[in-house]
Amino acid sequence: MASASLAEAGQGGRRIAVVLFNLGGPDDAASVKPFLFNLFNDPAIIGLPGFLRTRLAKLISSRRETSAQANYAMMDAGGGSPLLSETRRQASALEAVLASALPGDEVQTFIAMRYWHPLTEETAVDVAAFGPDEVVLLPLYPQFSTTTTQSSLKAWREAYAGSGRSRAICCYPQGGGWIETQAEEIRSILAETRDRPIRILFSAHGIPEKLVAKGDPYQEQIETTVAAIVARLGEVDHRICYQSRVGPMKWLGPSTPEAIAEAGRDGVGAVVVPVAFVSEHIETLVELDIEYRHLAERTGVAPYIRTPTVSLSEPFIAMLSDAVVASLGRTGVAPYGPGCRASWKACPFQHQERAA
Ligand SMILES: C=CC1=C(C)c2cc3[nH]c(cc4nc(cc5[nH]c(cc1n2)c(C)c5CCC(=O)O)C(CCC(=O)O)=C4C)c(C)c3C=C
Ligand SMILES: [Fe+2]
Ligand SMILES: [Fe+2]
Repeated sequence: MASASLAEAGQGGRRIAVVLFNLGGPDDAASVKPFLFNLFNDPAIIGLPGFLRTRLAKLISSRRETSAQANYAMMDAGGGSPLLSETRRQASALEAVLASALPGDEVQTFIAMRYWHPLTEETAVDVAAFGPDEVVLLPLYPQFSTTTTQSSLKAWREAYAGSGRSRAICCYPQGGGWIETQAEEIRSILAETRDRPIRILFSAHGIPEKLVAKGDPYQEQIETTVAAIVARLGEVDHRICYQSRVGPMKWLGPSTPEAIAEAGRDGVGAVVVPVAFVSEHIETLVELDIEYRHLAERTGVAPYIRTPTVSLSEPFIAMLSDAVVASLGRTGVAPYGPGCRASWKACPFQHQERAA
């Protein structure tokens, strides 16, 4: 059979581009300010009209530059973020698994970052040059938010002008490998700390409350993820809390520092689980491991243990591969996994996005 008809029959011969989306991070100290500018200039982050938003983004990125540079310098990543190198490793691991899952097809993974290189517009050109028959858009955000997934996919739609039928995976808040890996990490820590009272603090990146009131499903999906992990662990003392608060608006709470202080008052140790990140970066390596550890020491929380992110765990990468393969077989709006319900108010995904 010629390759075109093989492709139509779904039996291989297709060129498949899998685009992994993440936030991006600066390469070095000099790129911290322009990275922050790009972030705060996104209407999904600051919902002001263009001119005002750009002025505010310039102001905030200037004001935050020095303190952010100091934080990035605390990681072993040349004054920048390790996020891109971590994401590259995940992309290679996924490509290898997909090569076995889809024999006969040519699968290539790409990385599109929202606020720093490789920027979405650059990756869109690379994907178009690959000439795919199928494009699978895969956010590395397990939970959907307008500030992350929606913003990334909007940027992609605006940038991509190449070939292929595009499909987006909106989210996988209770994807098997994502949940299993985290439950396993927590289980092994609990087994080692059996002699002490411990509370699990599921720490997610926060967002402003106002966005949730407008229908952003992020908080609901964080709760879905936590419920799925806790269901695997059985009865455990736990809290959901939100880290990385920025600016004067009211953010989701309680904050992770508040939850740590509460653990101190209650005389329990803390196992902190970063429940919205799939790899290591400033929010885990600096905020959780350095800043909040100091807070735990000051408030008498001992032990203070942070679980690693899922990163290259085999069940997690296998789950991503399953999501990609399932998305290829879909027609119409068909979310991935039971954690993604078409009824979610702000899950606007047409999972089959665009005809070829
Ligand atoms: C679940 C993932 C994320 C959500 C939701 C999110 C929302 C969000 N973030 C900011 C502001 C900042 N975020 C920053 C870093 C950062 N954020 C995420 C993920 C989510 N953000 C990641 C993976 C990273 C790390 C990137 C890295 O370089 O390693 C930063 C920069 C760091 C700092 O100065 O603190 C800012 C600023 C807002 C305002 C927001 C929702 C409105
Ligand atoms: Fe963030
Ligand atoms: Fe969905």
